[in-house]
Amino acid sequence: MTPLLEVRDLTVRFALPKPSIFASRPHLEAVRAVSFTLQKGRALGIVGESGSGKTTAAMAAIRLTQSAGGQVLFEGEDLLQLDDESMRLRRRDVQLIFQDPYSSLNPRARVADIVREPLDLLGVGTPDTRMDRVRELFKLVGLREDQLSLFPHQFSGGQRQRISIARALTTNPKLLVCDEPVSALDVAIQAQILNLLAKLKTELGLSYLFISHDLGVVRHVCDDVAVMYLGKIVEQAPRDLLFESPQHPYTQALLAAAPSLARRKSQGYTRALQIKGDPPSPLNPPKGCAFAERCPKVQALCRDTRPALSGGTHAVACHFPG
Ligand SMILES: Nc1ncnc2c1ncn2[C@@H]1O[C@H](COP(=O)(O)OP(=O)(O)OP(=O)(O)O)[C@@H](O)[C@H]1O
Repeated sequence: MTPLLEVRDLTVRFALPKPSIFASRPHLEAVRAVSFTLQKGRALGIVGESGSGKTTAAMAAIRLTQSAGGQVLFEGEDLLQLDDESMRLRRRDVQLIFQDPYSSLNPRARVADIVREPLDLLGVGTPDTRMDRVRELFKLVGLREDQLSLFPHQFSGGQRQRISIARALTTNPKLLVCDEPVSALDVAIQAQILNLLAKLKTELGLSYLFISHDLGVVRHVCDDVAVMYLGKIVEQAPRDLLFESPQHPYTQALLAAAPSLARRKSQGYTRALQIKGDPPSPLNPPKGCAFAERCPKVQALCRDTRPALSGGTHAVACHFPG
């Protein structure tokens, strides 16, 4: 079966300001030859610390950030090769939801108009059929019809995320990119939104690229997980394999800091990440393994030679996995 999305060797570079007029312009490689596959009806979680390149990789995969190389096959068609008009048509297949729904909802518009807007822009159906669709979507995401004429500030954070989800669904997308969709919400509300996303995935056959710094959240909703560190995937596996036997020391540290949502509700919040130091600068990535300086198992080989991602279904980029 053709995957919904197949990303091969995707690389993204950002040009930074010149430090002086004599210097050459420095480049930061935020995503370094990243490959992953998302099958139809599945959710792929991309996890990692802040700055690891999760958002940039996802945005480049849907051509919202320019890439410096690689391939992005959406139903077999390379998005990076499409002309602007073909890409515009593809846009309706891919929608996004963000961490802070408030900033992406127009505060002066009634929520019915906000949800209906993508249909208005596409000129789909008549005004009546478009409103029918909005009512249907409101029900689907767990909002009431009598809330249609309210403004965003009259909703709670969780309800606002439901509005964003309804809006994202208006065009019947195949792929939803969820960028930290519950990070701004209370733990109890997080579970409600994650349950809603899981329900929509099953009922509508949606696929998700799900970006989060939190493995506990990813575990709730994703079928497969890719762990990113300094612009590269360091471990990738089906969810249960990754959670039951994490192979990369970085994944192990992330897991130790991420109790399940159920435990979090009873015990309070997440534990701090138990690894020393910070990731190296993406401006000057080390020659060997990027995690070497923070790794409890580091050996000379790790500092010398960069480990390749290998291993099939459960792939890991580590010289001494397990
Ligand atoms: N427009 C930009 N110009 C220059 N550098 C950028 C730009 N956008 C991102 N970066 C850099 O690229 C790297 C990856 O950033 P990215 O936002 O993708 O990481 P992330 O894992 O999604 O982190 P976060 O969860 O904090 O958003 C970081 O070093 C960041 O500073």
